[in-house]
Amino acid sequence: MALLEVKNLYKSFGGLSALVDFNMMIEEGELVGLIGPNGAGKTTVFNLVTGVYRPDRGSIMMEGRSLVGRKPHDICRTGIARTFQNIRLFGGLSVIDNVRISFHKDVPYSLPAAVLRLPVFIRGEGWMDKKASKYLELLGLLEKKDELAKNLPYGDQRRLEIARALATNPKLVILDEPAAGMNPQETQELMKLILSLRDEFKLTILLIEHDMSLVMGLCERILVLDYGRTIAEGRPEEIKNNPRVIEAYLGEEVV
Ligand SMILES: Nc1ncnc2c1ncn2[C@@H]1O[C@H](COP(=O)(O)OP(=O)(O)OP(=O)(O)O)[C@@H](O)[C@H]1O
Repeated sequence: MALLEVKNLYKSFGGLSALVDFNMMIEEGELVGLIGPNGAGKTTVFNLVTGVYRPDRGSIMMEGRSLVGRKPHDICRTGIARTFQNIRLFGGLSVIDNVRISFHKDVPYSLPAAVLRLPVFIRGEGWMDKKASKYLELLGLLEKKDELAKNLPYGDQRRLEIARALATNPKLVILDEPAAGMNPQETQELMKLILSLRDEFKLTILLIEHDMSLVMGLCERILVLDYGRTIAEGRPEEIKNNPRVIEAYLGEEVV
């Protein structure tokens, strides 16, 4: 059984068909890229899978269970975590608190225990700090754990978003333009990081990215959308040389 299986998905906004008969199958452990020109429907796919939008038609199955009609927090519990194109951190909170918030579904104490500061609360807080620190260390952010998220440089904020996503203990991580705003060296480091995180946490990864060096260098399989329709699917070499893809990106560099 595929980890994620999307079939015959349709979504329109008013008269505009953002997605038409979209199909996608992702096996456990795969690293899949979703690309396409601006407005092609990529983020709409992410928003449908994560429950932000409801499809007009079609099915979305995670490990054989339907996600359609379920709320985003409920979908997160099935093991799907995401980052956003426009970074969504709690800017006024510290870096470590941004990660700790992701543990909300596993908080090991009750509200009365917190109010009364019972030992179970103290132990739980220590457990969450330790666990959050582990994710921050992996993402190279541990020494900045007490800084306010809003004061971090852009690249660090992007990595903090990934730390938050990982902290929900996902099976499938959906990354929306993880390299946006990064310089080429940061992008190279991000690629290595994504690969090592996949191995360490046995993750399946689906990503949208406009940086073709990252997509082509990292993804094993790529789906290409244009005007809400899939125009190509295949390995990076196949996609690079596909005439329909080249046409869709006319004037832009695909390689
Ligand atoms: N909430 C919405 N209301 C109205 N139209 C929307 C909404 N969300 C997306 N659209 C439209 O649907 C189409 C697909 O948008 P989407 O954001 O999925 O594209 P995208 O491929 O992610 O583009 P980009 O690379 O620019 O982020 C666009 O024409 C967009 O304007």
